[in-house]
Amino acid sequence: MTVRYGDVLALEDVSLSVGPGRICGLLGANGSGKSTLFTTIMGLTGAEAGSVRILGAAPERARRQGLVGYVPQSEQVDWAFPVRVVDVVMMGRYGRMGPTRRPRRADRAAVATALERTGLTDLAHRQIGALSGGQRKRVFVARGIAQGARVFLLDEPFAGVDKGSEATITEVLAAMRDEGHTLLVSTHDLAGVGELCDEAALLQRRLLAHGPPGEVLAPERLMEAFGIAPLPGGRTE
Ligand SMILES: Nc1ncnc2c1ncn2[C@@H]1O[C@H](COP(=O)(O)OP(=O)(O)OP(=O)(O)O)[C@@H](O)[C@H]1O
Repeated sequence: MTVRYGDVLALEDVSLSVGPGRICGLLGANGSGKSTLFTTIMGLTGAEAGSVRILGAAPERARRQGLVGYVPQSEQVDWAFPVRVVDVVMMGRYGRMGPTRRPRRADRAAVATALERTGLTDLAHRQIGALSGGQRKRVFVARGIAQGARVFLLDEPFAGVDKGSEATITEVLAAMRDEGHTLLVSTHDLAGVGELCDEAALLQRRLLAHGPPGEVLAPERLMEAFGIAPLPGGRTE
């Protein structure tokens, strides 16, 4: 796909496919097009050229059918909106509820399971504005789980997250992968990519590399993408 915002060419000829039961780590410097790739896959940003298929469906249809779950960057969410954790997770069930949006037993059970898997049961009735950064990320992961999504797009799920939340999120993502879900995860944590991801993609408007993390994270590639050599341990910052 090729995506442009006015004069800014955000993505150029990017072609990428990720299979079921795989976690793909999406890496790239600030402004390299990671969020644009996510919003285009979701059908929220239009592509100038190219197309997206999610389990064979166009983005709008995949969204309508609840096939795809999206964990946005925290800045894209209005955290002052007065809504509780359980309500946000229940939103994942709206597509199945019909116009009255009255939850049935199956909806409540799916929400309870999603809250439990993400370690949020005790926070279910807390306002989302009163959560930590890591807890907020987990709310959106829970919404995708409740929705029954099979493809997950996670924009910086580890940004501003403490070690405890990081471990919980890592565990949940690995479990979803093992259940056959497809996950695309953008991150700045290069060391984490090697540990969690089955494959990595390096973006800089164009796709510089896509393959096994060990190959994609080669120093010369990182130099090209980030303009700096990685620190010991694989981190860039
Ligand atoms: N709504 C917009 N209007 C105009 N330009 C935009 C818009 N959104 C993004 N851009 C530009 O498109 C390019 C890619 O931005 P994008 O947010 O996709 O990058 P990113 O890799 O997610 O960055 P970061 O790591 O900082 O979140 C940047 O040059 C950015 O300035």
